[in-house]
Amino acid sequence: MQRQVLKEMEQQLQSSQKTAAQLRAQIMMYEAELERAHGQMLEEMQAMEEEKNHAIEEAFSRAQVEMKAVHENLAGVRTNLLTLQPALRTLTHDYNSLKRQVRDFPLLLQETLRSARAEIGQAIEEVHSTNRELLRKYRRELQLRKKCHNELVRLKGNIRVFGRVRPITKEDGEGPEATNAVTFDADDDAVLHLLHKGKQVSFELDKVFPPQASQEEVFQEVQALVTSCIDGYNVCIFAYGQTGAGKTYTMEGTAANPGINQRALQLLFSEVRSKAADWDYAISVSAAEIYNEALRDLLGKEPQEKLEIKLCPDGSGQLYVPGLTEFRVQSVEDINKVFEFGYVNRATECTNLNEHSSRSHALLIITVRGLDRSTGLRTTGKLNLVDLAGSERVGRSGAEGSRLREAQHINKSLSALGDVIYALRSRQGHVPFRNSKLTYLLQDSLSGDSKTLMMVQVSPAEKNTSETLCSLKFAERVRSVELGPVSRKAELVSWPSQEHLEGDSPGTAASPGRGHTSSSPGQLSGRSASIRRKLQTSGKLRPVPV
Ligand SMILES: Nc1ncnc2c1ncn2[C@@H]1O[C@H](COP(=O)(O)OP(=O)(O)OP(=O)(O)O)[C@@H](O)[C@H]1O
Repeated sequence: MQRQVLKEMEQQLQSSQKTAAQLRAQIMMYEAELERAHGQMLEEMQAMEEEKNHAIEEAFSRAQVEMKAVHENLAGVRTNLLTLQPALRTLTHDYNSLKRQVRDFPLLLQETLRSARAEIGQAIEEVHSTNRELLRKYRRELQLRKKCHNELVRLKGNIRVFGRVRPITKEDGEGPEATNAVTFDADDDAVLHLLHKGKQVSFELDKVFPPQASQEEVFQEVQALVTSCIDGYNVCIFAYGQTGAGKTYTMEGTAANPGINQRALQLLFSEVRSKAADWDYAISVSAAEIYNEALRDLLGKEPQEKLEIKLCPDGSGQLYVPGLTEFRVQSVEDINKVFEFGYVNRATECTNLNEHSSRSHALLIITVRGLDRSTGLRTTGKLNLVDLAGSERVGRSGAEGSRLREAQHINKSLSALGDVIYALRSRQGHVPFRNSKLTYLLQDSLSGDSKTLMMVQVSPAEKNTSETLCSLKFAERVRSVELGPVSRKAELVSWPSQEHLEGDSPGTAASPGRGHTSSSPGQLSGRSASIRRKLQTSGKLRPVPV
């Protein structure tokens, strides 16, 4: 048993020794491993040490470079600082002074505003006073212009008489009756000669238009009258003469060759446009007809209605026609519409328009109202364009019934027109405006500083010389009424009716007191040139200068 135990113990010792040997071998292996690892570690440490040193060197040299740059920057900054300091001082100073200014600004502003206000006030006052002065001068100029105009009108006479001879037409026929009986003076455009019953009668008017005178030439002579209604003057232009003598041609004309009516409106439009910077203007037209002393509105809805002429209820003494249509016109198209409407109204009211229009007075009334925007001045001027009824002596030709009545009315109204013009030119206290509808209607436009133009139309045909003579006598009488002092008016004969025009004896016409001279055809040139001189030196007659 002991041996057993010993054996076992021997065995255990042997295994322990074996294990110990194994362990020793293992320890030796570990130690070798450890030594190798240690060596490796040392190597790595060495490498790391070298790396570290290298990095430190690199960092150092980099730091040195950077440091150098920083030093340089610093030096720059220092220099800047040195230069910025005075700038800073200036800025601080400026800032302080700005601060002071900002603090003082409201006060300064108030002060500046006060003085600016005072200066502006003074400037406005100066402008106002200059304006007042200009306005005063402008008004004085206007008054002066009006005074000059009135003086001119007084000197020239405000009634002028033109004559127009139409060409011979197909309607005049052929043969001796259609030969030309009117001749002109080459040196004087105010004189014409009529060969009547073998004797030559010469007439002097303000101007005479021969047959070849164009519508434009005629209008050129009347356009100053037309434009004066823009300045607030009243103007009447009458076409007088026997039927077929060219009244309608002169006033209305044709579509291709318009007459005074159309041209006047066109001129007014263009004049008004040229003044549009300072003035507002309104142009309106009315059209009326007087037939057998009845006044009718040609632009109204009821053209057959008879209109009355009445005194304005405002006590101004002005006349007006209640119900007379007035159209505002702004363009040539408007005018054409108005004319067309008037024509249709006239045509629908009668069976024979030509005959009817020969026996009625046609009036185109153009009113121009102006407002001067700067002065507030208002003006109203009226332009009355009248195509009178035919002046032929129907009464003598044995007419009866309605023709006789028409003729009597025409005679009466043309006589009344003659009387009114006569009374106005001879400055009579009483002017018989009320003797006819025509003169009553035109009262405002014939009196005062108004202007009148009588366009006496004549036919040159031999067969019409009696009528032509009458018309020219009427023209010359209208024109040559004395404009002398009141005491001389007693010398002037009265003008009772149209019948006074009907004496066609050349002997009467040749009376120096009537302003005519008669001569045989052979004496034509010598006498005509001296007519104007004779009239001027005559004690009774004073021709109206053109
Ligand atoms: N200056 C002129 N140039 C060319 N033709 C004209 C001229 N004057 C008139 N006539 C022509 O003569 C004719 C008669 O003219 P107009 O109708 O104008 O006469 P009137 O006097 O108005 O007649 P009424 O009293 O009948 O109205 C028309 O054919 C017209 O064209």
